[in-house]
Amino acid sequence: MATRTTTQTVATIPHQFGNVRQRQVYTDGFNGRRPLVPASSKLLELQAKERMSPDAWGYLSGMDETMEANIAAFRHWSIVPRILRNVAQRDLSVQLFGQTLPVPFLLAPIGVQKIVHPDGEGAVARAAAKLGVPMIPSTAAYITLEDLAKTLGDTPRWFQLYWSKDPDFNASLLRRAERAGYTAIVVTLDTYYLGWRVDDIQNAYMPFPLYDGLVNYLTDPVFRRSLKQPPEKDRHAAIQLYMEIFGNPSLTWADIPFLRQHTKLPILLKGIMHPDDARQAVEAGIDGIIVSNHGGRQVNGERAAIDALPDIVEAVKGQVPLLFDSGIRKAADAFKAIALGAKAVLLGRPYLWGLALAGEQGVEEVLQNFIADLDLTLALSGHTAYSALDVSALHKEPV
Ligand SMILES: Cc1cc2nc3c(=O)[nH]c(=O)nc-3n(C[C@H](O)[C@H](O)[C@H](O)COP(=O)(O)O)c2cc1C
Ligand SMILES: O=C(O)C(=O)c1ccccc1
Repeated sequence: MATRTTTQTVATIPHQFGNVRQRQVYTDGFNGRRPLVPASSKLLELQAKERMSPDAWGYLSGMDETMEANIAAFRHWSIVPRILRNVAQRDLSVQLFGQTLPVPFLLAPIGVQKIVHPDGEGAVARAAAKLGVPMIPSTAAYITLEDLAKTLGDTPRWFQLYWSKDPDFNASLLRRAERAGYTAIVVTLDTYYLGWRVDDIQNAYMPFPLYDGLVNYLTDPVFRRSLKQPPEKDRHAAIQLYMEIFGNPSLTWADIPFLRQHTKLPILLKGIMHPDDARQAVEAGIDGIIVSNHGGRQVNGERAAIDALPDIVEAVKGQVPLLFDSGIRKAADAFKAIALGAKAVLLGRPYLWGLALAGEQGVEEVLQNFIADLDLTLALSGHTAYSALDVSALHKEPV
């Protein structure tokens, strides 16, 4: 059988990514082993939908309006390639909090991943470790933060904190994350309550009371002390307590020092959409900001996340690093967010779709595809480093 090879020059880049993947897909892929997951994010989503239970699919979807707006809004910007600039050597790495990330991607915190695949977060952590892509495990993971740390090994990991009503429990989680080698804390502040998710209501579906999804709570000494009986004896009481303390809608800026008092790690606030909140975060001594609308899962009718980024970049004036998520579906979206001022982006639903379709290997392929696409997008638009991109690489389209 004839092997189809790429006619493009495969650039030598100083790492394992980029066109190496293209070569794999064009040669190995057509030489017997087809890719496990579609390279097209639309097809990936469709196939994942077919594979998942309708309940899990409904849960992943969340809300329609803002989720769709997140994706559509990337069209408000377009990439304007430059030519003849020697792009043969490229650098996809970024520096964040004293660490070098091989690519400007991190895996967004996503809770309860076993609802899409029995290996859940374990498969995601293995794929992340294989490629050295940092993972941000959720407080609401199905696998403890300590076990995920072991799987991740040397791969950078940040811990996502759901700031509960119990200060001692929060302090305990921060302590555990530090001990387990997490190098930053991501505090999510758009989820004091879960939003009005009509699919879940229709399906009468709520994944997180599932006992197994609460392991970070159930294994915590402080959480356990608050129960009359150990959770193994009275699951119901443990779930009740979790529901009671999960979100803390009373938090204000005055509570931020609590975080600083309980961790030495860099602290990022996730869920910032207003420039005044970004300014206030900087004033409060926060180390980083994640511009995000939680993938359009919290406030339907909310502004598209990418539309909020430029004003926040302007407000922060480079004082702390900005990261971005919500609607990244392909490298061009990441390119645009980075050109607008984000240092790196968080991948969300697409890696879960890979997980649903093919477990660990599915996640790995989704990541490889993103990275290869990212490398080519950089080269073909005439740039050699993501860390050097700025808004001059883009054109603002009239809306
Ligand atoms: C099923 C699901 C569960 C999520 N769980 C969490 C979570 O536990 N903690 C958190 O900070 N964000 C959570 N998020 C939000 C993601 O971190 C991220 O902001 C979002 O997925 C980005 O949007 P996108 O997936 O459309 O790109 C979740 C998102 C999804 C889809
Ligand atoms: O569903 C979500 O968006 C989310 O953030 C979450 C919250 C608690 C448990 C699991 C996921």
